[in-house]
Order: sequence, then structure tokens, then C-alpha cells
Amino acid sequence: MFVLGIDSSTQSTKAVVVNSEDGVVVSEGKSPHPPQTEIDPAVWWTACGEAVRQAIDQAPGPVEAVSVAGQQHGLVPLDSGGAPLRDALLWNDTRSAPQARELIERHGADKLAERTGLVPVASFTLPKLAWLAENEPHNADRLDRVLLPHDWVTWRLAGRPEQACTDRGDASGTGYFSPASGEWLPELCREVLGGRTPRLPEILGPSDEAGEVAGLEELNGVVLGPGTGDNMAAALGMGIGPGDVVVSLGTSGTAFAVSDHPTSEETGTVAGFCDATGRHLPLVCTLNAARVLDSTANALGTDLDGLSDLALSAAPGSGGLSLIPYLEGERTPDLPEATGTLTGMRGTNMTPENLARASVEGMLCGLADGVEALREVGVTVRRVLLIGGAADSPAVRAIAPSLFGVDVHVPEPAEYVALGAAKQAAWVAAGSEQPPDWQLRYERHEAGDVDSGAEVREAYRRARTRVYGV
Ligand SMILES: Nc1ncnc2c1ncn2[C@@H]1O[C@H](COP(=O)(O)OP(=O)(O)O)[C@@H](O)[C@H]1O
Ligand SMILES: O=C(CO)[C@@H](O)[C@H](O)COP(=O)(O)O
Repeated sequence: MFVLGIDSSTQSTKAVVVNSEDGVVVSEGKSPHPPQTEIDPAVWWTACGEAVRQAIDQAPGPVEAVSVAGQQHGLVPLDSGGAPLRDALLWNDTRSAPQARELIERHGADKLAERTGLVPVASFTLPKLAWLAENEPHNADRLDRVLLPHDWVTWRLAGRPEQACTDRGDASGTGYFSPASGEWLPELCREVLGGRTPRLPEILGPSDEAGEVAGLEELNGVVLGPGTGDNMAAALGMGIGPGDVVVSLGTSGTAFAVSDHPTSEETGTVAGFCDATGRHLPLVCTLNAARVLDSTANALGTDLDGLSDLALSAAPGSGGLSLIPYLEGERTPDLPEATGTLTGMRGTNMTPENLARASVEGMLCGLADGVEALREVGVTVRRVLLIGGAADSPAVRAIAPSLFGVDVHVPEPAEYVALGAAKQAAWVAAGSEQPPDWQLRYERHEAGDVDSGAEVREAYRRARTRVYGV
């Protein structure tokens, strides 16, 4: 049997057709999204159709089930006719930072962490709802239903306007969900919306069927899974277990692991999300990952391969340069208004090689701090599994082991979020207790020169503290 997995992520929609027996990807499709932090959901729908068509046109047989994974947290506000009230506000849109701070002042970080697993930052859906109420009351007054990006794509695929669904994983990134009970906390929406309660999607179990596709001709009649958030889907696709920490280098940088119990902590560094199998997914997220390399390559007048070659010809420590890469503001640490900083410049070290290496080291240092934060909430770190677009960079693969201080494994290149969605679809179709056990192949990079890595991280930390006070 063949199944289809869709990843509606920040920069593109990807679709993979997979043989459900062994997890082998038999065909793929991809369609880009524009780079804004607010976007008309219709763009996702068009990209989804294109990516799906590419994938199924090349597939050796018909697909029997489909699931959608998507970028987390984005606010898709709908009116009573199901039309978007405005463009969706994405996870990397920082305008809702003041509303996040107000929520913390009103409730206390510790109380919110205990109730929702999260301390609000601009990324989460609840502060975005509060922003809507404060800044666009005409839209908030007409708000009937709130969906996340993956819920919205699933809802369009289902083609049943009255019913919408989500899963624990994506629900756990809203800020109005309890990871401990698995239920919505609608009173938090009511509070920020001045007493109105929008309709929230039904939360399905990890392998529950969400009906059949009736909204996309090419897939009509195919079994639909509940879908999930992109990081949850990657964890499912990779089948991670104890000791595994995934570091994903896409638009966002994330570090996460599975846990049998909920985590919460009042600094908000580690978000206490749920996973896509009924467990939990402590996760640290930065706003600045792959695009730091895109911007640096652009500034140096080269491409990503050129940037990698330059970085690999500089010595560890980039000749004393440290790049604090907060090009989009930052979420961890919570500095939404920050810009990036390059420190340690001297006449002798301002070379393209050092600048290239500083961009790779700076991006990875933020994630290495994230792995450290996971350790502090009790996660065992035996190896780091590197995925996401920037894991294709030879420089990233070579430099990562010394900064993480553990073995780094790079799974064979694949779209792991879309693969996770496909695994969920296969699970739903099989009706089995557990998801299918698909084996992955890894390329292993031994822990690198840990001493030089520790020095690079220390220089980065000093520079960050000097400039940003954290
Ligand atoms: N060889 C490479 N070196 C560095 N970055 C890369 C490479 N290949 C792709 N990328 C970057 O990966 C990013 C896309 O990664 P992806 O995981 O698909 O992101 P997202 O899931 O956020 O849409 C882009 O910014 C792209 O430039
Ligand atoms: O906000 C988070 C996680 O909390 C991000 O990881 C988004 O889910 C977007 O993911 P990418 O498109 O960057 O993979």
C-alpha cells in the first residue's frame, strides 16, 4: 500500500508518497511559499495541490491514506462562512510580543507553564489572538473559528466545512491547551477575546481517522489522518527513542526529544509540547537557523556550497569572530526586537572564510544551548540527529559534533516531516496499536574536537551576554 505525507512548512509544501511496508519514499513533490511572516492560507492550498500532484503523478500506484503536518502555532482566523478574516500570522511573526508579556504579567510565568506547558512568547497562538483583539477588533468581532496551519489544510482536504480537527501535538503549541489533561483551555481564549469563545477543532487521537478526503479531486475518497505539527511529525517519522535529540535546521532551529511525561519550566526556554504518539515533546526553538546561512552567503556574494567551502577553510573560532545571529529577532532567548551582532572584528580577521564560519558556528551555538536546556529538564542526550534543509551543508555537518559535544548522526537525506505525516497516514490506515517501524540509515559523525567547541561556545556566550545581557 502507498500512503501520502504532506509537510506545509514555512518555506514550502512538500509531499512524499511512501511504501507503507518499509517506509521507502517512492515519489516526491515540492512547491514554494513566499517568505512573509503573514500569509493568505490560499497560498498553502495552491502549493499543497501542486506538491501533491507532482508526488502522485510519479507514484507507482494509488495512495490509500494521507496526513498533513505543518508549521506550528500560526493563527488562521476564520469567519462564520469559513473564510479567513485576514492573512494567517505565522510562528515567526513577532508583532504579538507585547501581548505575550501582558499574559505573563497577568498570570505569572510559573502558573502558565504549569497549566499549558508554555511560557508565552510572540510565536504562540494565544498572544496572536490577543494581538488580533487589540489591534483588529473588527476582525476579532467576526471571529468564529481558530485553526492552526495543519488543521486548516486538513480541513480543506476533508471538504466538510462544519467539522475541523487537530491533534495533541499541534494543539500543545497554542497556549490554550493542557498537555496534562489533553484538553483545550477555552477560558484563556475567552479572556483575550473579551468574553467571546471561538470554535476550536476537535482533538483526535494519534491514529484516529479524520474521515476521507472530499476537497481535492486527486485524493478524493482517500483516508485522512489527524495530522500534527512539523516537529512532532519529524519525531514520528524518525521513530526517536530515549537518548535521541533531534536538531532541525529549517527556517526555525529546533532541538527536541520524546518524553513519557509532561515537562514545564518557568523560564520558557523549553516548551512542553505533546508528540504525535501520545507522549510528550520537550522542545527548544530559535527563530534563526537556515536563513542565517542564506543571508551570509548572499552578503558574501556566494551560494550555499560556496559558503560551506569558505567556512571549512577557516579555523574553529572564526579567528575571534562571533556572530549572534538574531536576524529575525529571537525567541530563545526571548528577544523579539533584537537584531544580529558580529563581535570580535579586527583588521586581520575580517575574511570571507571567518565570516562564513562565524555564521555556521553562531547558528549552531544557539541550538547547542538548546540541547543543554533539554538536559536541564531531564532529557538524556546520547546523540544528536541532524535534519532540516541546512543539515545538507557539509560545513554544518562537520562543525556540529564539536559544538554539541556528542556524536552527531545525519539520517539519509529525506523530508522527515513529510515522512512522519506519511507514517501517521500508514498507522491510521493499518488501525494498529503502534505506528509502523520504518528503519532509517544514518551517516555518523564522531564527537569532534570538544575542546575547541567548548571555546567557541564560551566566546559566543560572552558576546551574547555583553550585547544582550542574557
Ligand atoms: N546545502 C545547504 N546548505 C545550507 N542550507 C541549505 C542547504 N540546502 C537547503 N538549505 C536551506 O534550508 C532551508 C529550507 O529548509 P527546510 O527544512 O525545508 O525549511 P522549512 O521546513 O522551514 O520550510 C532554506 O533556507 C535553504 O536555503
Ligand atoms: O515554532 C516552531 C516550533 O515551536 C517552528 O519549528 C515551526 O513549527 C516552523 O518550523 P519550520 O518551518 O522552520 O520547520
